[in-house]
Amino acid sequence: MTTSTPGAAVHVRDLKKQYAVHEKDPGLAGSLRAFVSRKTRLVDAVKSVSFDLAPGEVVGFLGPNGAGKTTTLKMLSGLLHPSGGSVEVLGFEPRRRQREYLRQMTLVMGQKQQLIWDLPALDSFLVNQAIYEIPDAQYHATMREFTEVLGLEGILKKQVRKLSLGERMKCELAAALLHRPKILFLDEPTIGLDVNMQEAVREFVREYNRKEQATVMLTSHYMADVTALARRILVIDAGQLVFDGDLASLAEQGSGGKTIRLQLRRPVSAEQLATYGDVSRSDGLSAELTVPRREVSARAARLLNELDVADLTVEDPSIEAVMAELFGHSKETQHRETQKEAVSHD
Ligand SMILES: Nc1ncnc2c1ncn2[C@@H]1O[C@H](COP(=O)(O)OP(=O)(O)OP(=O)(O)O)[C@@H](O)[C@H]1O
Repeated sequence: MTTSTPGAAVHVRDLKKQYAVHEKDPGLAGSLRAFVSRKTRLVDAVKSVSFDLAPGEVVGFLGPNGAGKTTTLKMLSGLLHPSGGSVEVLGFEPRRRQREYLRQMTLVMGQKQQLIWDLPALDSFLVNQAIYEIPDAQYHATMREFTEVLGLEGILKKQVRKLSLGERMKCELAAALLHRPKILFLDEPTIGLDVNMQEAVREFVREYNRKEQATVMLTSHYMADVTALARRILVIDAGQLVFDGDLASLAEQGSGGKTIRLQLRRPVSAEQLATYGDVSRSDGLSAELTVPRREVSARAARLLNELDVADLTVEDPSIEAVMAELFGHSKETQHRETQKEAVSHD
């Protein structure tokens, strides 16, 4: 057990995870070669990650594909054993999977399901009630609340296989939170959902966090999830934390400068606008320009003086734009240039 920061809900120090990957060349010859001499490559999925989360905090966990997000969440929830470092969640060591820990934690993976496919969702809820030993009164009160907030009326008795993706995801969330955990690890909880359904899931998580003061760590490729729910962002790239701070400071990480949005009274050509900044959109009467941070005031003043401007606003770049800029190299990241190669003959 580690010495945790007093009061931290999650305490992670130098966390590491290596996967051993067996490799084989294609075809029969490759299979035969692998049979006599097996190649094993070690992948450093998480390298040396450290952070603390305060109780009740909602944190967005971002990074490009293959950066190590799911691996980290699996170690925090105790599904995977770390290769090094230490983790403490609510005072427990997750890898020990103690009953008291499991009763206070949940891991929701948007890409995996825990509901029983051929039965109505209600049956899976009853199974969870038994597993978590939820008293009847608490179970019914929680069900009433979740049914109302998530709009589950009418879908609980349908076979899970017949639910739409959005309906199923709402039931998955309800099943995962039925025991009212104090800590939520949400891995892409809105993946594949339409905009309304994403909003419903967000609202549910926001409300749950507010009511239960639960700590939430959330990964999502939809930045709207993150900006709506989290103030603090952790960014991981190639297994290492590269940013830990608030949304506004993440927006400043990009070198892309600020966005000036313009409404014009008289049309101006894109060529002319290009003398004020990089034009990302222009349709004559409205336009968007990116300008270097330090020159925002000067360029805005020029625009107002020289053009017939009806409205002008200055905004930070979107988190999507910052992430795209920071991780434009994500393809190389996926090749994981830093991974060690070990060849063992067994
Ligand atoms: N079971 C495994 N065996 C071997 N390598 C793995 C395994 N699971 C993940 N990896 C590798 O570990 C690295 C981190 O994967 P992880 O799934 O944690 O990334 P991620 O940030 O969640 O990515 P994504 O956003 O694509 O879901 C990747 O290089 C991945 O290929």
